[in-house]
Amino acid sequence: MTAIELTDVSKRFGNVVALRNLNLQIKEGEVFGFLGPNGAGKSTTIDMILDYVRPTSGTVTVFGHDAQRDTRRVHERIGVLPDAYHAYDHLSARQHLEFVIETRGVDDDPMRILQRVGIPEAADRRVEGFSKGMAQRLILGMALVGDPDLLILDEPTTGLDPNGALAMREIIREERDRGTTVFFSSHILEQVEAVCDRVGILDAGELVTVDSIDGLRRTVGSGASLTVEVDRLSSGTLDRVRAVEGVGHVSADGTTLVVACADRAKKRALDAIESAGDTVLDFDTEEASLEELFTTYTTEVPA
Ligand SMILES: Nc1ncnc2c1ncn2[C@@H]1O[C@H](COP(=O)(O)OP(=O)(O)OP(=O)(O)O)[C@@H](O)[C@H]1O
Repeated sequence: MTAIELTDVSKRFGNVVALRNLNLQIKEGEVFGFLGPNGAGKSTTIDMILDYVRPTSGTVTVFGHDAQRDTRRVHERIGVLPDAYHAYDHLSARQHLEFVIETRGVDDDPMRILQRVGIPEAADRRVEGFSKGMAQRLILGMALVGDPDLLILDEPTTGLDPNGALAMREIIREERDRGTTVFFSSHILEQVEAVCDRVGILDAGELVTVDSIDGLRRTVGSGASLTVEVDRLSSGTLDRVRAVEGVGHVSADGTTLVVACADRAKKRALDAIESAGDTVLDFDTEEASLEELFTTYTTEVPA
């Protein structure tokens, strides 16, 4: 069965198009990484799955239930680690879990969950003194209450130290082994790469690719990072290079340009630099990493 299905989903906030014609199917039992830079539309997508936000057009179903009409049934099967969750400062970690256990009508043991997320010693401490990472672990614990069939984790490694990020990945793997579907949003490719079966890359509201990590790697195999040294950098050069088909992200530091591009586009990128009036003094190419592939697919939001 399909765990999540988004069909022709668009979302507009006033003049801002947050999502454009999104079509995506997440299979039951898969760990899906939802990648995209800030503002790409990841949280909006998650909010629509949970019916916190309604699509301007299109439909969203979760385990075959319409997210808008059958919201309660959808929520019963989902555990969520939201992008921003404000814990109750004066309550302890144990009390937070007890609250969720009661709300969900299950009989989980709060201590067992706190052990799983690695903060059992903080069970009776008030959450106001928690570090960001401890709070994030608690919120993950809250998402795990009732062994949900679908875990939605919005930027789950935010605030976690390397050990915390590792613990998060271990929990995701355990959940996958249990058959849980995991929908995991992040702008950090390496977090997603380590645990996901498939990834979707969202950019400026559009899904630019959906593939397995291996599939992405095969694409990367034909990609390159081109570093070019020029005598001077004219004002129009970057735009000219960006306009070349097969060229992704382009950045410049002084007279050094770094161009993420498909192999076939390397020569055209060099020609574009010369046609802008700059002289190429030297260049070097490297096979692109997955990280560079991500930047090839996405556009940087200007600061
Ligand atoms: N309630 C809202 N009102 C107006 N615009 C909104 C609203 N919510 C989101 N947007 C806009 O929709 C776009 C997508 O935002 P969204 O929060 O979904 O991105 P994101 O990929 O989750 O980003 P981040 O990684 O920064 O959390 C952005 O341009 C954002 O400004």
